[in-house]
Amino acid sequence: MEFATFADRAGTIDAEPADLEIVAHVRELLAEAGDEIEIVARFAQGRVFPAWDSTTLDVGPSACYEAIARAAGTNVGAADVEDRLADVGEIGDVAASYEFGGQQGLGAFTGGDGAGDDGGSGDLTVREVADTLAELAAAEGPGSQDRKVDLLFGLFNRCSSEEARYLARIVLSEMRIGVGEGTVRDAIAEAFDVPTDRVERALQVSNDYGRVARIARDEGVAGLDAMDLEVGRPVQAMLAQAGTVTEALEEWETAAVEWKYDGARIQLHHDPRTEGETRVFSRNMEAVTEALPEVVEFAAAQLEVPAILDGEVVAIDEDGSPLPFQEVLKRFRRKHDVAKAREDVSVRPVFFDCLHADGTDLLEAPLTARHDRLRSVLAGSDAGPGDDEDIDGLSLLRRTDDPDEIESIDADALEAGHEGIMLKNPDSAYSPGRRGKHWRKRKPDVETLDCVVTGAEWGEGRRATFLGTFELSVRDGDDSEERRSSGSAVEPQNLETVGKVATGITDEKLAELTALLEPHIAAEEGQDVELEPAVVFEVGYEEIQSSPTYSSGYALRFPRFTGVRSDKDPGDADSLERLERLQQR
Ligand SMILES: Nc1ncnc2c1ncn2[C@@H]1O[C@H](COP(=O)(O)OP(=O)(O)OP(=O)(O)O)[C@@H](O)[C@H]1O
Repeated sequence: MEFATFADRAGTIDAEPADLEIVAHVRELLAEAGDEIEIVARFAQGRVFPAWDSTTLDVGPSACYEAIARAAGTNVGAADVEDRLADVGEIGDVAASYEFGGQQGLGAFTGGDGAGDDGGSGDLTVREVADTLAELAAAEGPGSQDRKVDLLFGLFNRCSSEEARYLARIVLSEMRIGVGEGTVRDAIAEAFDVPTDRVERALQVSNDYGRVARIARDEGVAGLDAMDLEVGRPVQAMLAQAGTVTEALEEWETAAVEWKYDGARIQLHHDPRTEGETRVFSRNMEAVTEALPEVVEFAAAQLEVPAILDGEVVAIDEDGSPLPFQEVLKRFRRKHDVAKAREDVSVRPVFFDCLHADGTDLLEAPLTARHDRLRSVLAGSDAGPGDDEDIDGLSLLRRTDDPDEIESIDADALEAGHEGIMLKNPDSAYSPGRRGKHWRKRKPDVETLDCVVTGAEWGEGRRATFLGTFELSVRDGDDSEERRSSGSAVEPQNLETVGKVATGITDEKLAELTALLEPHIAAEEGQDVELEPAVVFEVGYEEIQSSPTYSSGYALRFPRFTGVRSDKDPGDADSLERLERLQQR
């Protein structure tokens, strides 16, 4: 296909406001693209390379201005192009405002005669543009920037105004003609009469709109269905929504709960049969292999079968405890001095999903089956029976419908220095690129409340000597300035209960809290303990509900202990009024 034809169709699409019409135009464009269908499908989205390929052109705007200026004639400089851009606001319009052609120079193609109707050569093809851009991307080392400008100049020099408009936009990743991924997907389905969901699946496994378009055309549904994941080609990461334990349990009954590791997302591709076949990608499918040698070493040591694993890389200190997220960033995209950076901060991978193992794609398998496969892949052939905790690099996934257990997993995660928990639908498939409802990251507490501890219960068994299940109250009534300024205590009759917090507290912490509260025991009956108001707990919660159970008329849903406010007296605890305000929000 001639690049002029592509530019003409892109112009039509650019001018079209209606989404359905855009799909129809892209459909026609694909139908007439012939041998160049792969390139055309990418160019329409403003892409030069497939989505899985993190190659970049590595040309800055100034190189592009320079190339445009040179092709525009001897009187034009890069600064003029930039000035015009400041006036016009968009590089396509700027490029289209010049007349190109006929400039002689190092990179000028011999093929063009410079005699097109509006300055273009009229014979530039889509393939030539793609090949030249690939050559440009590959240029590296000394002089490569000049080489890139030469190559670009050569292309612009053969462009008509309209071709230049879209060439400039493609080069600077500013295509913006309204052709998104969904548009191309629908256009492929319509153009070649294949079901949209099969196109979608093929796109998910291949991340290559061009190839999917070609296969849909040449091989139909059977060809699309035969497309599989390839070890070495990244898949878009499945993403999470924010959510609560309440929602998760209501929807799924049982939730798969994991720690939300505080690091950076990685996707590991490893094929032990081929040396050097370990690749690591970021959440956005960028290649980060060189920056993370620990992950490559991990793969070499642990993986005996070809696999694609999804996980998180965490920065750790000398004891293996996680360091804050900022530390991972020091390592993540590093290109130089990796060995030195590794001495300062080391990293360790934790995997929570398995997309492919030993020739089998697992995207459609339920989460728990994928996690089982992940366990066996990481455990390797010499693994005996044992706890998941003993398997290096495996996330701990627990299925439960018990909110208390979820709270204690959350508490453990926070205690271990991680971010909290992820709640996942145990039966859900892996949906690449989707921020769906099947993965939920637990919302951080929007607010916390400072509550007076007014009661407790003695524990049982191992915890018989500990106070637990703490009754929480807020202040009501006397809130006068006088009381506050006179420093007089809050009377129990001025406190109203809002709930009990029992879980999420380690034994060590319980011992501490018992020592703190025991001197304030006012009365005991069986296991129940009444406490005089003295100690203030800070608690997080998911929701405040109206409830007849507690004297305040409200109940905290999923309260969790976040700390003792030793800096606060009961008189400084939160009031019923604030609770009401928060509930109304
Ligand atoms: N066990 C886990 N399962 C899934 N994702 C996890 C897990 N532990 C940590 N994560 C991280 O949490 C992220 C899930 O949240 P989300 O999909 O919203 O990504 P995000 O936009 O990068 O958000 P965030 O900034 O919260 O990490 C994942 O991308 C991953 O990096």
